[in-house]
Amino acid sequence: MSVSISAEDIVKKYGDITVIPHLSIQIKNGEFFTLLGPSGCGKTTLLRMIAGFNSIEGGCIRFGEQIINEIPAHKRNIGMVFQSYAIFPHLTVRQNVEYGLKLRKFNKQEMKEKVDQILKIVKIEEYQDRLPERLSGGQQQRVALARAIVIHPSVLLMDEPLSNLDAKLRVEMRGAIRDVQKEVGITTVYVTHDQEEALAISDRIAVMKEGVIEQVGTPHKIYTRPANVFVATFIGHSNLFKGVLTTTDEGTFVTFKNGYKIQMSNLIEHTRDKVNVTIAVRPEEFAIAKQGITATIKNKTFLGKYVNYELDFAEEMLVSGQPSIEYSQDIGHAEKTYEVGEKITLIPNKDKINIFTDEGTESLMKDVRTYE
Ligand SMILES: Nc1ncnc2c1ncn2[C@@H]1O[C@H](COP(=O)(O)OP(=O)(O)OP(=O)(O)O)[C@@H](O)[C@H]1O
Repeated sequence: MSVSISAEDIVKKYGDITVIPHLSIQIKNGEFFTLLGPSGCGKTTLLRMIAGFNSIEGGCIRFGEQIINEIPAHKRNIGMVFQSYAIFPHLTVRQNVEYGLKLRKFNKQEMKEKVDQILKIVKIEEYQDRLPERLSGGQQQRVALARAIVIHPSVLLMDEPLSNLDAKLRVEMRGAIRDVQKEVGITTVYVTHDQEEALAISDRIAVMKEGVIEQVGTPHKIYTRPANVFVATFIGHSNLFKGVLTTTDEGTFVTFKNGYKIQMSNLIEHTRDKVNVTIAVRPEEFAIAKQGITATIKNKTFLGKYVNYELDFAEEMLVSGQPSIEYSQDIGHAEKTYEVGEKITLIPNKDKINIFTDEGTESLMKDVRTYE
């Protein structure tokens, strides 16, 4: 039966080096939970602690109510899928999937029923008698997934399972993994450094940096209300500006370097009447306007739906994504494209702006900490 996972104040050391200082996390039963972060931030280390392949130097991990720190990996009832498919080359697809059931001494009839069901769920029925060498990378990864879930594990752990696949197959397979996970309803912890993959596949994401969780939230929350500048720039692109926040009787305003001022309504209470801040705006949240931030186009990249303009603004580079003409004619906005050297004026969508402390370590937006 699928269980929740919680880590309370866990510590991981390799010799004298602490790679996870003090980390706590709650993963709900049945949830698709992703650990996302740059290379070396400790994602695999944390996953291996949950799996039981790494010792724990402090704190505790629970499956449901049970503390599992001292339970060896093979007794934790986990299913695992890795980057390398780790399927047996000399066994057929069916025999590979049967393997774990044989070890658990299921009788023939039970084994057949379970394997039939899983082959169907992961859509590899038609290849069941093939050897792995005659399967594509995506099909092999489906076998690995089938083998992991056929034993009805309490949790499913996946470490960069799509890294060896080409871009198109990755997209197809992430949909397949997501569908299978929902159908089986098993608590899943998924490791990736690919932010797009994390956004597409997860119920919630934990963004990690240097062994520390920077933010936990739904993909939507993490993208629209990043907790700090690290998250704002690691997940998608954010334009960063230095600005000043002022509070007067008329309200709270944020002012850009060139004096352009926007009234803000969704900030946390702050007492000082003048604060230096960092402002973050997504490329797609600029509209072309008469007044606002005027900047010169330095570079232009056609991306299909969007044209990205790199602009020079008060010694800060900014990227604006504008719907391209070919696309926008259908949806009815953006009248023209602009050329390198031209000046354009942009206004940010005030509801989509994020404001951080001057150093960028903390968001000043009111709704950032509300967990979804
Ligand atoms: N067995 C080990 N002994 C010593 N240090 C280790 C060991 N395994 C990992 N580390 C270190 O711990 C840190 C976290 O590594 P980890 O593999 O968990 O990162 P990651 O986020 O999974 O990175 P990647 O995406 O590159 O796999 C890194 O600095 C790494 O060098």
